[in-house]
Amino acid sequence: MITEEQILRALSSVQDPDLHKNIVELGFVKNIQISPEGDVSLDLVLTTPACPIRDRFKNQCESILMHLGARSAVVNLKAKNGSVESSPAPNFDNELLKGVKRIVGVASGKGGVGKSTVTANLAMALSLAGARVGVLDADIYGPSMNIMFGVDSAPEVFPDKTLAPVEVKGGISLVSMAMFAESDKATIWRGPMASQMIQNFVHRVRWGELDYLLIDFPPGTGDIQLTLTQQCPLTCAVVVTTPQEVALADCRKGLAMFDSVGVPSVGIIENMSYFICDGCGKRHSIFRSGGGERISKALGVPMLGKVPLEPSVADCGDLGMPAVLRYPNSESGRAFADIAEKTICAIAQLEHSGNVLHNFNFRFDEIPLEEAS
Ligand SMILES: Nc1ncnc2c1ncn2[C@@H]1O[C@H](COP(=O)(O)OP(=O)(O)OP(=O)(O)O)[C@@H](O)[C@H]1O
Repeated sequence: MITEEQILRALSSVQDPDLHKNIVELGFVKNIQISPEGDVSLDLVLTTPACPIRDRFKNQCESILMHLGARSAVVNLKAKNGSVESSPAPNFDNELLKGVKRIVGVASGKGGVGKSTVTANLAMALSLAGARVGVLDADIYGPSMNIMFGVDSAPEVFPDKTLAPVEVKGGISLVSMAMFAESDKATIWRGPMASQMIQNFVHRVRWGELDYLLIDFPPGTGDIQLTLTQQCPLTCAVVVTTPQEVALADCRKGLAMFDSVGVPSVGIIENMSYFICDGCGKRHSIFRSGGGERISKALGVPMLGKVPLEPSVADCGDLGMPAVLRYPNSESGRAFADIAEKTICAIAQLEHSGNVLHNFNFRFDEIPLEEAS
């Protein structure tokens, strides 16, 4: 008869390659059931449903259980806030954010580097990997997420002035500034007004249960962006850049901005890294090369990946369907999927390092929604 101790000892040989600990140490193994006939079942409660190696874990554990002498072995994959465990309570002050496990800022020191394109594709890739994803388009200078996801509806506003996000492709919950303001007026909003709008969107949206809420930041590192980082209970940030020197200098500023308020940057994403000529098939570095790596090395922030300059990426943005969904096997589609995987791992590592700031003492100045629109 197999015992629980034997099972735990045997399963402690399964290492999480990203967290550098075994799955028993990490507390992933739960609810071990052993029938008198030797049928074994257990739950493997992972940090995120989008864990890129979940199937490998399952196969490895089932094979170990069979080797131990189980008559049958069933490993049920679960995520921490799934049916087995209640949410690990990230302590966000706001009731409506309670179901949100992680808030990730997507920023760029400079406009036009493809931050919104990356946000839309990262969100879709995370969703395709099995995570529940929300996107808040807080780019006051040019909100475009509604176009990138092909929606023109507005969120429902409830009598208590809370909002329901719009569900877009991939089941992603989206709220975009563009849903409330005529886009040509967006750029002339005054700073304080814009920052209050953002507070409303963060704190008044019924986000529900989300594994990742991505916030598409306005480009730059000015007062508005800094205020935003202080107002949103960010778990971490990723910074998007191109390999150009001028963009890299701004990327440094972006990383420094998050650092100054204690928000960890989990990675750099280099967009428009290269172009593959469809005639000769050669890779061309339009904006030079190696810049992302240099910054990554210098500042100790990992590179999450490089996305090529591909006409289909721009077309997909205009057509309202992120490239990772429409062309998953294209060079950029694969790059976005890989970046999502690395982002999941980087955030999991951050969480297991205990270095997570889930709670900011931000001020939330209430303003009526109708005033803000
Ligand atoms: N990898 C890519 N390949 C081809 N086109 C791209 C790529 N990334 C972004 N683009 C295009 O570049 C333009 C700028 O992208 P996007 O709007 O995402 O940038 P941004 O950094 O969010 O800009 P801003 O912050 O100024 O709003 C868009 O037309 C987009 O379709």
